[in-house]
Amino acid sequence: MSTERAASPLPSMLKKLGAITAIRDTQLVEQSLLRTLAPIVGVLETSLYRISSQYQITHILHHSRTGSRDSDGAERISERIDAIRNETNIDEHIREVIDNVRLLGQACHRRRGEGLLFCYPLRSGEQQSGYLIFERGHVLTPMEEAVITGVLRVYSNYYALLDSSQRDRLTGLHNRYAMEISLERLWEELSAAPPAQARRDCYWLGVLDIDHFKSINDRFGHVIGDEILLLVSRVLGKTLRRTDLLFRYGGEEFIAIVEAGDREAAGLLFERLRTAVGAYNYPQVGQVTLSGGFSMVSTTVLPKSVLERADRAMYEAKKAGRNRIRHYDTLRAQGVLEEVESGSITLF
Ligand SMILES: Nc1nc2c(ncn2[C@@H]2O[C@H](COP(=O)(O)OP(=O)(O)OP(=O)(O)O)[C@@H](O)[C@H]2O)c(=O)[nH]1
Repeated sequence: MSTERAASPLPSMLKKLGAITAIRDTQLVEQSLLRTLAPIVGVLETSLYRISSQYQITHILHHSRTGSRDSDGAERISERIDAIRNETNIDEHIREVIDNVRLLGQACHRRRGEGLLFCYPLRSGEQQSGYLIFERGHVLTPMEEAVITGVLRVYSNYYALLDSSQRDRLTGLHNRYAMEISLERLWEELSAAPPAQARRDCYWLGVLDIDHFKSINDRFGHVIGDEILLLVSRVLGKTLRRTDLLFRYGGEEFIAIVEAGDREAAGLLFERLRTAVGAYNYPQVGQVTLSGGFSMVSTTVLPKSVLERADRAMYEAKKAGRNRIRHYDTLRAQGVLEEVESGSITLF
């Protein structure tokens, strides 16, 4: 939660708009957009629904403001942002207004009880990437509409630029830099969560590396090698769930960050990825396999050490004959691996 003295809307909006373009993390940009727009719209709550390329909601950000008076009479605004993953229980009015916006490709509003529910499409370049939603008692003035549209245009252009800098050109997946930001953010969210929630939210990081990729390049050439990378990324993406995260970490190495209740469930998920990649029939090449290692994203282990643990487990999978998945803690318990220190000071 953040608190600040209420400022006059226009300079404050320009300051916040400028701040948006200084941020390098896409989720922080989203948060900043909500902070910028709420005073313009004059509402206490705004939400951002982020969608995947298949129009499925991947996460929701809720921004809320509360006003109070200082002892000297000055107004003080407290702000809070809640990030929600895996939300399936979406209000039917919100679903309907989202469907309208999706079909029409433009902002819409509809009545909800005494108020009006507004929905603006968010774009990343040409693609629809989410929705801005808020409710208020009356329609927007032409000036308000123009300001909202202008702010959203700046946001969309910047978001698209930032997003493309964090994507791998060949596969379109998020790249190593994006992975580092996502893992760090996840780690910080888990560290800030109340203990009961932290025990419930179990995330796992898997390093997945195509086997003998050099020999695929050597035998079939780099163009076919590239094609394999693209196809493997698609198979992995289709096999993962919409809330899982997939990155091309570099070369023939991918990273998946997934939520699973326990080690067995996580192991099954990574096994499913391995099987799906192995079962696909790749034109010219035939079969391709991958080896993987995974480790839990724990707040007692710094992100770079989580990554190193999963990486070590992946190398054990290679050593054991490839086309298999290994779990770091199990290898540790078996005495196969030395402990990778949990790390200190720098996150990456
Ligand atoms: N076609 C193509 N090849 C790449 C790309 N990035 C990395 N490579 C190649 O990936 C190969 C990786 O080879 P190695 O690290 O020896 O691993 P490997 O042959 O897969 O062997 P194991 O991992 O031990 O099973 C190298 O030949 C790289 O040149 C890329 O973007 N496209």
